[in-house]
Amino acid sequence: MQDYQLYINGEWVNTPSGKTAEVINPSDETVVATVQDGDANDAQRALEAAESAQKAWRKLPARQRAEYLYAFAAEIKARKKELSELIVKEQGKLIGVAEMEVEVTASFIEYACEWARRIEGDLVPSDNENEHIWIHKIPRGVVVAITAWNFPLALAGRKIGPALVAGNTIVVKPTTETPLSTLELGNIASKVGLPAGVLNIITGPGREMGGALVANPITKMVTMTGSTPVGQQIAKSAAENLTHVQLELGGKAPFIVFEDADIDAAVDAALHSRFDNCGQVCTCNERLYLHENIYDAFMEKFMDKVKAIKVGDPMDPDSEMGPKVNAKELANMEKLVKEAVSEGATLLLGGKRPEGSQFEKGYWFEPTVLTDVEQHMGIVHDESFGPILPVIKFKDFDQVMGYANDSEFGLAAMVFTNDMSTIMKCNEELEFGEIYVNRGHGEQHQGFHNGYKLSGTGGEDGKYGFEQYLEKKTFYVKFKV
Ligand SMILES: NC(=O)C1=CN([C@@H]2O[C@H](COP(=O)(O)OP(=O)(O)OC[C@H]3O[C@@H](n4cnc5c(N)ncnc54)[C@H](OP(=O)(O)O)[C@@H]3O)[C@@H](O)[C@H]2O)C=CC1
Ligand SMILES: O=C(O)[C@@H](O)[C@@H]1OC[C@H](O)[C@H]1O
Repeated sequence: MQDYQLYINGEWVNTPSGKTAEVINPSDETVVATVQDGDANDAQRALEAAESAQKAWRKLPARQRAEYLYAFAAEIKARKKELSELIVKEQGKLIGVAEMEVEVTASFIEYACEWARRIEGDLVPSDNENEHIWIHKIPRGVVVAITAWNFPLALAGRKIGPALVAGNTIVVKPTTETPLSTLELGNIASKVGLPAGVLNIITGPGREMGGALVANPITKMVTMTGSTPVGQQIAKSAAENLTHVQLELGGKAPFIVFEDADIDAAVDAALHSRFDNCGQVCTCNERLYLHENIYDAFMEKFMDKVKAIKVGDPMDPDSEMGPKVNAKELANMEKLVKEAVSEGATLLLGGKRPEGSQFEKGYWFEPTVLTDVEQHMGIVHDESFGPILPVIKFKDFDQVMGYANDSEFGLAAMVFTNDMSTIMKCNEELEFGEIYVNRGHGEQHQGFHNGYKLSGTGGEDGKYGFEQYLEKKTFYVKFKV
């Protein structure tokens, strides 16, 4: 079993306390590895290393920084087998999805590299004679990245890429649940010769270590992916130093099927957008709204496919759904179903641990469908972030828009209709940062992954996500002619 260390200033070091934490395999509850149970002192060491390294890193031409990151991305791809198997062990993701995650991680970084020659400022005419106004785009300094467990490697790459290409240096604190694949990026950084201190990766409990990273005045930006309550805590703490924050938080995406929809396409999209990655994707189909006239036809096809989902060992290429990530998440699944039934919902399928000796250990939960669900029920408002789908009938456009927007979240929504006027009205009415029309969820790097309301602030990916990693500096230059 491997004992991982902290990656600070280009070296692997232990936390002085000697404390470690175990990383558990969600498929069988075995110990995969141990990591350092670091603390605020380690956070300080990492921030100081990043601050020192940034002085030289920001002076490199962006194109040279990008060359380092292209090599970094290439090495990630070269280690696809090792990294994807590690992701399966730490998070329980299907091997095929883990392999996609490794590819996407490299792709996030390669996309950021494309911005190296596009960090453009402005030359603005002055109201004064013989004067120019120059607006420069410059790096912020030291960035802190705090990531969640559902796509541990991809969430890290999504932040490391733009942060470093823009000329910042970074301290990454992965979640204690799934830190291993992210820690391997330290070995990759050393392999490609990334200058010491440019990338630092430290592990420790979010409240203490994450809190210390956020509150430190060395930190000039915090980019975090995780739950809304933690995001709110980070925003409050960052306010002390008016530190820039970029928060990608919880969601409760509505999946709306209008009467004129392509039913087969909608069934497939609803299935994958709920149950892929065991429902652990921030943009997942968290509540299914079906027009009453197509409800029966849709549900007949949909339930056949849900019943056929093969839950099993994520290393088995035939498995279609793995386990939840930990015991706490599994307990929450059971709690949400129990509460929904107590409020009057019907448990149409699932709702418990699958039968079979192979499921006795691990955090397994069956694909679950709830019907006779009313809009006021908790399951329609609380994020499950798991394989539980409440289904609700609707009568008309206005009713379903009211239902969809009746949420404290505003990250993603999915809509199936072939009527252009309905699509344009959805564009007007839906209060979500990311809307998928006639397809399931799945962002692209050149888009903008942006949550409204309690789903986040700042947004990530694309031109507007890259811009978050830059500050502006305005010069008023008066000259003699
Ligand atoms: N919008 C999006 O793109 C995504 C959103 N999510 C959301 O993330 C949640 C699941 O991920 P999960 O990891 O459980 O989220 P958490 O919010 O529990 O943790 C996220 C990260 O924050 C750290 N953390 C915890 N407390 C603090 C604190 N006080 N200060 C600083 N950092 C802290 C955690 O460290 P530690 O774990 O070590 O305590 C972890 O690294 C779901 O709500 C899901 O919706 C997930 C993926 C994508
Ligand atoms: O964060 C999420 O859950 C999604 O944004 C997910 O993360 C990396 C993948 O590329 C996205 O689908």
